Amino acid sequence: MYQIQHVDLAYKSASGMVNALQNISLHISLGECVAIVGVSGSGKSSFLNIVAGLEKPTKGTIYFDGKELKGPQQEIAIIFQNYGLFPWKSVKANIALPLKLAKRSKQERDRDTQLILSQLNIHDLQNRYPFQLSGGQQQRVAIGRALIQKPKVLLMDEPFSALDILTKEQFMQTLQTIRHERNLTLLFVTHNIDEALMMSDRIVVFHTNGKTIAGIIENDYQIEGRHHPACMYRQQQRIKQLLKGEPCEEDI
Ligand SMILES: Nc1ncnc2c1ncn2[C@@H]1O[C@H](COP(=O)(O)OP(=O)(O)OP(=O)(O)O)[C@@H](O)[C@H]1O
Repeated sequence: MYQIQHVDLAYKSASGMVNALQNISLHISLGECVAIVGVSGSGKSSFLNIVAGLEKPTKGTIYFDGKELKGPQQEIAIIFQNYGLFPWKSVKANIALPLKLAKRSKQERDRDTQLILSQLNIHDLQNRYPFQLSGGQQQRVAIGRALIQKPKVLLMDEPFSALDILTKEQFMQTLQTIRHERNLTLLFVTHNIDEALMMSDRIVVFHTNGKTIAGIIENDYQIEGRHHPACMYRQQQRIKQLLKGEPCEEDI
């Protein structure tokens, strides 16, 4: 699905060029769930922006479904931390917006919107406005608006950070169900090692001093029969080692 080859990203700033990513290479398969973990400023959001097609690599190439990624496209949906809902539109209208922009018939828009509302369990919120929703509810609406375009990939920036533990677990479960039903590829950024372990198949750890990948970990904790605190602890330690810049040879 994604082939990211030797990618650099540098931003122009008043004080000169800022290197945000350096020599990033990664392959991501269809239906995979990948977490990007790193400390603040390590390049996680920059990475999300380049795989969304919102930023162009300064060096290297990204292939999406075998073609060079040259900009945003409908099959790649991204949800930012502030959700980006339109305050003057109801929940229903926010979710239906991509179909309206694509000039789909009202019948088709209504049918698909109702399906998404049910799938995300927000049917009873459809006539409310964003300011009448909790953070978690706004996030579901943003996901609904992304999913209605039937993307192949859903990119999310810190999707669980504003949620309480119970809402978070419920939401992770919903995302996993949707992912399996649609064979959706999920890629999300987080500071939180436990969130990465609970949700993803692989964890890409960015170096603490930024720009490069310190290591990629196959998430044993997700494998059936390994949902054990000892396995979680071992994985947490491996990620912390990588974050601190101490390589674990078996993972690189
Ligand atoms: N538009 C920009 N112009 C200049 N420098 C930028 C820009 N965006 C990000 N940077 C710099 O690029 C580096 C990586 O930033 P990025 O936002 O990708 O990190 P991050 O890991 O997502 O951080 P956080 O977890 O705090 O959101 C940082 O040094 C940051 O200051």
